[in-house]
Amino acid sequence: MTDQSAPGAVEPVLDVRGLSARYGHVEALKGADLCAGKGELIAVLGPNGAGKSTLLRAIMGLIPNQGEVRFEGASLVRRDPVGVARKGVVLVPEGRGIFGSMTVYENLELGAYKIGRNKHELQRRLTHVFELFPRLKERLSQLSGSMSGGEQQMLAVGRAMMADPKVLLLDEPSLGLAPRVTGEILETLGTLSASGLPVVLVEQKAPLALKLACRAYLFSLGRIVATIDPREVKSHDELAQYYFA
Ligand SMILES: Nc1ncnc2c1ncn2[C@@H]1O[C@H](COP(=O)(O)OP(=O)(O)OP(=O)(O)O)[C@@H](O)[C@H]1O
Repeated sequence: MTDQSAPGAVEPVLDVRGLSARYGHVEALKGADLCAGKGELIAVLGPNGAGKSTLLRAIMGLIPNQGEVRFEGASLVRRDPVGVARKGVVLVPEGRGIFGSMTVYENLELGAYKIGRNKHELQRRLTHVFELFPRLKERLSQLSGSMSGGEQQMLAVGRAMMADPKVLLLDEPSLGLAPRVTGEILETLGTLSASGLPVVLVEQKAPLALKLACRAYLFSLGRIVATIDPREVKSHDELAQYYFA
């Protein structure tokens, strides 16, 4: 039987090799190797300042970086954020990045910027997003800035889905949210990965992420210090040894 949690057990869609990035003299990411394949949700864990957000920014080409990011087997050379997004690698950033003075519908429409005036495709994608988050359908004309934090996070994920991603990256979608709505959103991410979409989830709340993930990468001081099979984590105290090592 193949061990589905082992890196490489599934053909990687996103394959990150030796990725490094720095802010001035701060070496925030030091040679990260990780991958995510079809149907895999991988968790990126670690304490504050471990380099998790930097990893996502470097994959997207939002900050200068060294190393290689391969997408569907080909190297994403000279990565620029727009080019990476056009390929289908889509980031839901920390803080959500939605436009508060625009309606829910307008935010969703922006996510589908690549399809131009193709109304049929727009409708198809909206229908999918409403299946994932029925609440958004009820709030289409509401200014998104007036929605609750949980609803705004649903919109951020919904808008990313409007781009029809081939890989979805999320930076702490649970930040500041109540446990119930966090559960709802993470469950939806589980559904998306089960439908085949590779999902890379940066998450501080390790126990929640480990419930969904097939594999977790634990970061500390810019490095991956452990690759974890969530089924082997007997208690969450076990993880603490890495957090406080
Ligand atoms: N714009 C920046 N300028 C300088 N240093 C930065 C910048 N952004 C991050 N850093 C530093 O890089 C390191 C990694 O930060 P990063 O935000 O990637 O960590 P993180 O694991 O995502 O933490 P958190 O969970 O708190 O968001 C930290 O030491 C941080 O202080």
